Amino acid sequence: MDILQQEVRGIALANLSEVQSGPVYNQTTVPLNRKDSRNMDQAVIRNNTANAVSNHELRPFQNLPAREPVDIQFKDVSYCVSLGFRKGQKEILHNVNGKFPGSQLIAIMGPSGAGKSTLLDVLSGYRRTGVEGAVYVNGRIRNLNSFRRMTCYITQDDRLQTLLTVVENMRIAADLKLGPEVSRHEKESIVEDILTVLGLYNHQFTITKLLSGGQRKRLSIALELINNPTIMFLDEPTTGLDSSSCNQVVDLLKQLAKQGRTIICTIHQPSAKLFQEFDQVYVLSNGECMYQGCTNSLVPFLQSVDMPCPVYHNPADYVIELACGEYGEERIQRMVMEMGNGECTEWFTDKRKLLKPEQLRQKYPLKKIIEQNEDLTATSQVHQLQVLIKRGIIKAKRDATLTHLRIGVNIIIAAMLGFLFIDAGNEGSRVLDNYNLLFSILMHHMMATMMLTVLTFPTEMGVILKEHFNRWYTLKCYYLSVSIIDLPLSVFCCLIFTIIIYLMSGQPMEWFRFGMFFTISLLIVLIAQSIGLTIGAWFNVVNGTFLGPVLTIPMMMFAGFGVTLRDLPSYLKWGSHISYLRYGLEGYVNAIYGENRETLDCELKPYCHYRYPAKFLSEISMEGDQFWKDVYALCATLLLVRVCCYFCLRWKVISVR
Ligand SMILES: Nc1ncnc2c1ncn2[C@@H]1O[C@H](COP(=O)(O)OP(=O)(O)OP(=O)(O)O)[C@@H](O)[C@H]1O
Repeated sequence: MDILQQEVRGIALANLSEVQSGPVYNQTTVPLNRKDSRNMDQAVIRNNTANAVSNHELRPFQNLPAREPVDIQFKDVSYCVSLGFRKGQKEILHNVNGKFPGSQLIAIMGPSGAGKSTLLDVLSGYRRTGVEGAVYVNGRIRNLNSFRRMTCYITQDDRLQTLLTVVENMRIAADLKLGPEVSRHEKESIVEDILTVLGLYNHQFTITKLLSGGQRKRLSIALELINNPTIMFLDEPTTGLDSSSCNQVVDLLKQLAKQGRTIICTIHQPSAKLFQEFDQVYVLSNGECMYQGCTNSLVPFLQSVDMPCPVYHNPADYVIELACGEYGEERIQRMVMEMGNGECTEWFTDKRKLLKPEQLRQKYPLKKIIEQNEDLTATSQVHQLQVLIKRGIIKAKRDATLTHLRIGVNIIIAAMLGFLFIDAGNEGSRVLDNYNLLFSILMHHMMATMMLTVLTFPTEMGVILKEHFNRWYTLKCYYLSVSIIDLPLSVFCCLIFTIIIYLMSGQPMEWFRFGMFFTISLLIVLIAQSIGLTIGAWFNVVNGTFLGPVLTIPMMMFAGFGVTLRDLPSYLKWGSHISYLRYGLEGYVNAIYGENRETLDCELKPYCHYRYPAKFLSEISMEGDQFWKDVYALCATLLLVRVCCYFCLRWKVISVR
């Protein structure tokens, strides 16, 4: 008996024992290599699916209750995008109609650029701007909030937390998507159940980035299955997968549809075998509906419009060829006309089963829908914040290189500057050197932090959009978690840098001066971090990394370093008020030379121009103890930039839709 057979038998036994004595999983059978593991995954899914058919006690997703089917209908849906300033608009969907009954696996097919993803986006509510027409859910105009509560959207690219293991991803999703009324034990059992049926149980401790394409796709589905959605939208779930992985995914979707879910997915060009798995197809060409109805009725329909599918030709291939215009544009128009652009329901399997809107309304009374009207997210904001912080900490631990790099860079730069400006702090003849050092420290804190955070949102944006749209958490909680997670490391790096540079450069050994110096450093770090996040929230990676350093130049100009604040032309004075570097530099100078500092040492040269710190302060026009004013200004800037950053992120998330 080969390994595969042993695996299948092991898992079948595990399933059997599950019925008798609760979930017991075969953990000893770990696949030996990638090929074995893939075969095994397939076997697991088939095995569980077969069990479901033969014995309803052993049905998969036993922890997920079957759903009441939901019927979706759309009428005269069109979608326009703006092509830019004075370039007009482009209509992508042209008054399409359609009906997607519940408990069905539905494929939206069509050539590339036909508008499949756009239709999926519009139906799921992901796209709202530029959409016209009506979408009905169970015979009533769609209420987007209630609708979103019963749906999930699985994007074409797998937007996953790649640093977490499969089971960690699942647990985080369960914590965010299942309310507090679901116990830990129940959550664990739901996670186990889903992972087992999807053939991921034996890979639960694998880091997500090491999963194969098919496994990632299944994990994307698994994550959204946790809160048992009634309607699932999947954008090209089979793209990039080999035929066996495609079959696995479609088998799984079919099984989910049988349990009462409406599964709508876009698909490029399925094989004849895969095509047969779908209950219904909806074919688009240039944003118009060429066919909608049962999969088996496609060939008779083509016959009826005098475009018979050639013998031995895959009907799916043939209809795509027609949709591409390979047999002439007039054929497309004929099919669109025959179909009434999606209005015709003649080619559904059993037309008698298709309920009219009034029948649907009767079947699903409004009261039921109103009762469910609550928040979009399943858990409280405090809980979301806790879970997101937990996830952030795991990610930070896994991505130890960056953490080590940040600590290392701070130590190395501090040591280098320390050697360069050794003992400059107490020496009267080296006051200008020390002033240069203070400006260099300012630059270090600003650049190192900002460049690090500019990439935070652009690299995470895909995941944020998916998770936020699928109601895992509110944007506020995500934003707060990002701000909090980084805080301890930022404080630590800043502290270590300050201690090294302060001691090596021989700054005054007074605790209050050290405290003032560290306060300014930390505020600069936090502001630079917020500016980096804001730039990242607004711009993409390329523009953000260009703009980050460029925007610091005016800040430097107005800091009062090269040109003192007194010598700034009157028409540029405003600049010094908005430059946080000015407050930073002023704060540093006050911490080191303000607060009535005593006369400096003068050991290196017989004449010290700046022996008296007050003289230096007056020359650079920073006299008067302004420290607290600088701190208030920096705190106000920090608050302002943080709030701006949140609104930029919010705007970005909304504008994508
Ligand atoms: N923001 C936009 N601006 C201009 N054109 C757009 C925009 N979004 C989509 N389109 C166009 O709309 C058409 C439909 O796009 P869509 O992504 O829905 O196609 P698709 O059928 O899913 O294609 P594929 O199978 O290649 O993913 C394409 O021609 C695309 O170029």
